[in-house]
Amino acid sequence: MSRPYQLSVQTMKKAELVFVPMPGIGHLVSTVGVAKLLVDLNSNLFVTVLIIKPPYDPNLTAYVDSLIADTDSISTRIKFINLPQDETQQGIPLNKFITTIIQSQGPRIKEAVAKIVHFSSSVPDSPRLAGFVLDFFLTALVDLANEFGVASYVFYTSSAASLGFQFYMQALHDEQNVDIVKLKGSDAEFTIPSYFNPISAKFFPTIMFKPETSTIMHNVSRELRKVKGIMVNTFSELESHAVNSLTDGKYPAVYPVGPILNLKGASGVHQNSYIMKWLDEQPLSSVVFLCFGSMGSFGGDQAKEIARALEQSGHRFLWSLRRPSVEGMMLSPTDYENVAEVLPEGFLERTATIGKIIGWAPQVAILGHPAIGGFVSHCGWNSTLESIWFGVPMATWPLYAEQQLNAFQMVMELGLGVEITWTYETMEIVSAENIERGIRCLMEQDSDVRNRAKEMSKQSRKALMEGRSSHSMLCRFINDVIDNMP
Ligand SMILES: O=c1ccn([C@@H]2O[C@H](COP(=O)(O)OP(=O)(O)O[C@H]3O[C@H](CO)[C@@H](O)[C@H](O)[C@H]3O)[C@@H](O)[C@H]2O)c(=O)[nH]1
Repeated sequence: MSRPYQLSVQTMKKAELVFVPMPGIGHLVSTVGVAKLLVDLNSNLFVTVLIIKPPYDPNLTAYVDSLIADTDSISTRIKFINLPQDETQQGIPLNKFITTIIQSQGPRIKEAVAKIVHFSSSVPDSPRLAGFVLDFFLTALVDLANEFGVASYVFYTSSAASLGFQFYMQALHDEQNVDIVKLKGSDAEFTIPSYFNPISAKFFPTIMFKPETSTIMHNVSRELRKVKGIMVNTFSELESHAVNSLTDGKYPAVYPVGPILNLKGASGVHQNSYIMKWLDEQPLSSVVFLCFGSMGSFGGDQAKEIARALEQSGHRFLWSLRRPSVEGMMLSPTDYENVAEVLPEGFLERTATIGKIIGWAPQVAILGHPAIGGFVSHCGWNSTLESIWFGVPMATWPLYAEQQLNAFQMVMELGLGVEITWTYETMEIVSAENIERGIRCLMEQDSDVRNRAKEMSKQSRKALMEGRSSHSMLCRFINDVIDNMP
């Protein structure tokens, strides 16, 4: 293990970082988490988090409010500023999401930061602006940081391997003139330094195959190269290969600082005691938990196949099933009002003693319950880290974004999961037989995957302890921020 970094004497300067996370639960949870860790580590560090609430998303709004309420009680050195919302829009089309946010919120972010700078120059002993910590989707704001004469950093909410993938794709496009969009449907394999194994184009996120979103990703990656440093929500013990591939001098400094999780979960959103009570009554490692992130949902045809698979497998289950919102819009799914309508006839009655269907899940509490034996997941990076933390093996069912890459990594590279399907965006229904096969494999007791998951859980719990890998990286990040201050 490398020598732990200590905080330098220079950290005596009072410094303020402005965080700008994306409006999405999957991004906010860990971004607010890393902000908390940073201020905990250094009493001269201050953080302001600029919160962009999406135009219309009550679930997210409730979640953000509970996150803020929890954090407020922890430190007075973290401030949240809710940026004004665009009330007129009822959701934003996916392909316009980032540009719309930059256009509408850019001037508001500038105004908020100008106030911080003004305060700092007029109030003695107040912290000085030290830099921006941006979401990787918002790297277009690097220019704004330059206007304020401070450095930009990124907090990368996904894996180091997928960060490497992003850089690789952009270089392939810009330096070797490869039109990534044309790779759609191809089996061509690529040796991407952040992965051990060559990856076939069929594992590439489908956003890479659509002209508008592919262009957005290349723009984002170009800007990402310009920042001073990238904190990544991972830990060296999990992704040593990927982390090493990013430290060859071609990229900004990379700091693996995770796993950053909100172990309290989104307690403010929904009542959940009846779920925990039910789990208390189930045998050890006997329940398969199915949950597909903040945006995952299934229509009736797919829900029926999942239900059949669960029934045929005979395993106990806890299934977070949610209804799709308007297709192509960045809106959260909602709970089914009458879930029986989309399930096979009699399913609820037949499985009443062995299973439960819920809406939004208290996921962290569930994964931490000893009755849970396996997790069928969309492989969002937070869910992946949560599952690793609790040593629960995963069955992978990626839906969108970089989730296919995460699934590839969990199954093919790290042996921490088994596959159900590699992709869902083709909108082909995954059959009950395939789902059942995956669930049976997942729930095997004493399998290699289960044993590896338990081992990685131990490593993940050590990474942020004092002097260990991620703790050291956080200290190093703070030192570098102070050194880079104007
Ligand atoms: O019913 C639910 C559903 C989700 N969660 C929590 O919400 C978070 C979801 O995060 P994640 O698993 O990463 O999924 P997404 O919400 O889909 O996250 C987005 O952001 C991630 C981080 O960048 C990406 O890896 C994903 O692909 C992207 O969809 C996790 O903390 C879950 O515990 C719940 O508590 N209950």
